[in-house]
Amino acid sequence: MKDNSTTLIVQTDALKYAYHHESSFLYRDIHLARNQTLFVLGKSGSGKTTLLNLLAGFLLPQSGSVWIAGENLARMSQAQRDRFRGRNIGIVFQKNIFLSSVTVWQNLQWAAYAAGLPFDKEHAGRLLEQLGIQSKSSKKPHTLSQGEQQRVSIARALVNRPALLMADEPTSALDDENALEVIQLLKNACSSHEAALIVVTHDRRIVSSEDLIYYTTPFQTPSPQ
Ligand SMILES: Nc1ncnc2c1ncn2[C@@H]1O[C@H](COP(=O)(O)OP(=O)(O)OP(=O)(O)O)[C@@H](O)[C@H]1O
Repeated sequence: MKDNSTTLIVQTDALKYAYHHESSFLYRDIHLARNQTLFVLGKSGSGKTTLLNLLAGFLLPQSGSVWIAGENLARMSQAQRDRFRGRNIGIVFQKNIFLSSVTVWQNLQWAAYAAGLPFDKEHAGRLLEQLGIQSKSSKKPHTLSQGEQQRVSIARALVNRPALLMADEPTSALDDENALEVIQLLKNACSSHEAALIVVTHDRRIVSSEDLIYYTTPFQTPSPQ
């Protein structure tokens, strides 16, 4: 049997990105395997969200490479990258954005449809159950509380069984108890799917001693004009 625990899900090599004439970011390399969690910490403006966008292929680096599940994102066309992202990367964005005119269940269906995958009803049902929101399945997302919407967002990110789940500041608006609960939910969801998890945050409450930590700050350099 293949040992999934040693499969690298995320690998980066000398990633560099600059926004026009703004400062540029040089990122230390990342090697992340299945079932591992990495917290990306750093000051505001230090390039955390930029890193997440590079790992998701929303941005392409000026130099360096990103491999997700062994595939180099820069070697794909835009359409291939979008499709690859839909199938391999689940993202919980800072703001919960849903199709507002349809139900929670239809939002999950849409995530599968957009990735060109069949909708696995059993898996989707289990996810809602695991996240404690199965009773909200036929509700419109905007009628749910922020915490419930965030769980829908996690379920949607996992519906296509991605190898990598990324969450951007998932706990910034939460109190201590709920912040820890959301992180535990993300970790549990990833471990039951054998996915790797990356959490971008400046919330130190949620980081424990056994977690892997990646700091963005020290590698920011002025951009040559
Ligand atoms: N689309 C953009 N165009 C130009 N500059 C940008 C753009 N997006 C981000 N930046 C700049 O790049 C820097 C890093 O932004 P980024 O969002 O990656 O930081 P961050 O560490 O996630 O910050 P925060 O913790 O405040 O969310 C910031 O100075 C920001 O102003």
